[in-house]
Amino acid sequence: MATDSWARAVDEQEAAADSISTLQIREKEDKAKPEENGTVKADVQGDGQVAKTEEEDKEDKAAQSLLNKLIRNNLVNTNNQVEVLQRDPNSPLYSVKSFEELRLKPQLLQGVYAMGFNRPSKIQENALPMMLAEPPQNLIAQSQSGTGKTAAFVLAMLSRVDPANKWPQALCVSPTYELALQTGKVIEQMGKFYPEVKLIYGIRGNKLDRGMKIQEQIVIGTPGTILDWCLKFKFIDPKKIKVFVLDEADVMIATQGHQDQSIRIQRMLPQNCQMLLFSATFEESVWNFAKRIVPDPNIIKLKREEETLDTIKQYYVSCCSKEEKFQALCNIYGAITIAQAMIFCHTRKTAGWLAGELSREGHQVALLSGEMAVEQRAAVIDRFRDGKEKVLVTTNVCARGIDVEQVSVVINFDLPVDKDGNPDNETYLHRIGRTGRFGKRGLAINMVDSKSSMNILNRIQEHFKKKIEKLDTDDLDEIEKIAN
Ligand SMILES: Nc1ncnc2c1ncn2[C@@H]1O[C@H](COP(=O)(O)OP(=O)(O)OP(=O)(O)O)[C@@H](O)[C@H]1O
Repeated sequence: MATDSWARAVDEQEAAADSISTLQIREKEDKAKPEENGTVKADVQGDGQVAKTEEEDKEDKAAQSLLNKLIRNNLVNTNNQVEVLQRDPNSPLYSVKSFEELRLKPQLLQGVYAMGFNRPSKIQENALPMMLAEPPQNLIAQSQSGTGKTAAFVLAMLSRVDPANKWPQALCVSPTYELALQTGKVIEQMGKFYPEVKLIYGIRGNKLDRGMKIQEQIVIGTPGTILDWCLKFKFIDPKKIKVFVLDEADVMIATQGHQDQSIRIQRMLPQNCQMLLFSATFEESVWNFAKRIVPDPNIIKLKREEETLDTIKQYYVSCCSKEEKFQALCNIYGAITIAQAMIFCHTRKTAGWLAGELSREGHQVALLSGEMAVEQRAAVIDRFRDGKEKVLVTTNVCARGIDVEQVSVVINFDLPVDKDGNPDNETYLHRIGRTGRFGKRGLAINMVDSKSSMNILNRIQEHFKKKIEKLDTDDLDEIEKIAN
């Protein structure tokens, strides 16, 4: 499967993009706004199926990653310890608590401070000294989105290149055109006071004249184009590359074609080229790929913040149909004050229907749906985060990995199940776990509408060994109690 349809879709999308000039990437002035400012449009297209093909799953991964970047404007809080495995366990382990200790070029330090960074993030404390060490060291780093990986490798690339040399010295590959643009923006921001260093986007839409040689010091793009630029068109001399960055390895490996292309690029680089690989997750497949790309690596891992149900009160409501579930929801809303709620549905169709009904009841509802572009989704989430809408109705796929901290109530309008119809405990935890964060108590309400969904609920209960209490939504006094 050298070129799957997703990779082709990316290529086509790239081909359609405007030609992009160095460091003058067009701002997304077309930043799409959601329908009616994120408020609900009840008629949802599609058949409402959530069963995903493998292709769609791959696309989801890239979209999810982009969404996270778009909605994130600061570091993720983490109390977990960084785990460091050094290539040479006898060499001292350096970690820094300030950017000054890194002896950065003054222009770069200025850029870092202008971005509002006061001190290195948890992962940067260890990663930056390794990435900037002489002689250069290879690194594989894994930590969840928003922990400062991009900022770290951008700083390394900007530090390593010599602006006096008019050829590419740093190469960064990203899984999609959009992800490459996001990283490019960080390079532009951080390199703001170092204008001698230039950047070029190695993406399909950027057509260069045959025979030319790229003069920019940093190239960022997708694996297919970068490979062509090195191998076929010889715009880049790979032997002169000093730093090679492979970003979002977990997304990259979802496409066999991208995996192969990345390995082929890596094989053209000189022995002493510094190889850096980043990933948000680290399953076996990512690890196997990482080892092929990065010889003799140092390894840094930062565990995800554990999600827990300990601080969550869980209830279930027994109904017979979706209409009854909606009525139960109205009763709950009538009895307790809910600052902000997220409601999860199994299909787009249900999500659209429910959002429409709630909106008719006078609620300020936002709908996050699969057919929205990533920018639209980011805008909806932003508005919800700002409190402009109080209810966010969504399907699971759209909401994966989103942190909306002020959510006080999570409602499973449909219980999470996997494609075989078994309880999806991980998704349950992930959905619910977000309500009781940062010492706050959360409330989770599950809607059950059949024998089989009751069975799912029981299995979830057993899995977590936590009781899910029954709630009678016809009894207002009882509902009021759950809010205390
Ligand atoms: N040392 C720092 N101090 C303050 N903010 C930082 C620091 N490093 C990064 N940030 C900011 O935190 C956010 C997340 O950082 P970054 O994008 O580098 O993380 P990431 O792990 O690469 O996540 P993603 O893969 O989602 O981009 C960004 O808004 C970035 O500007």
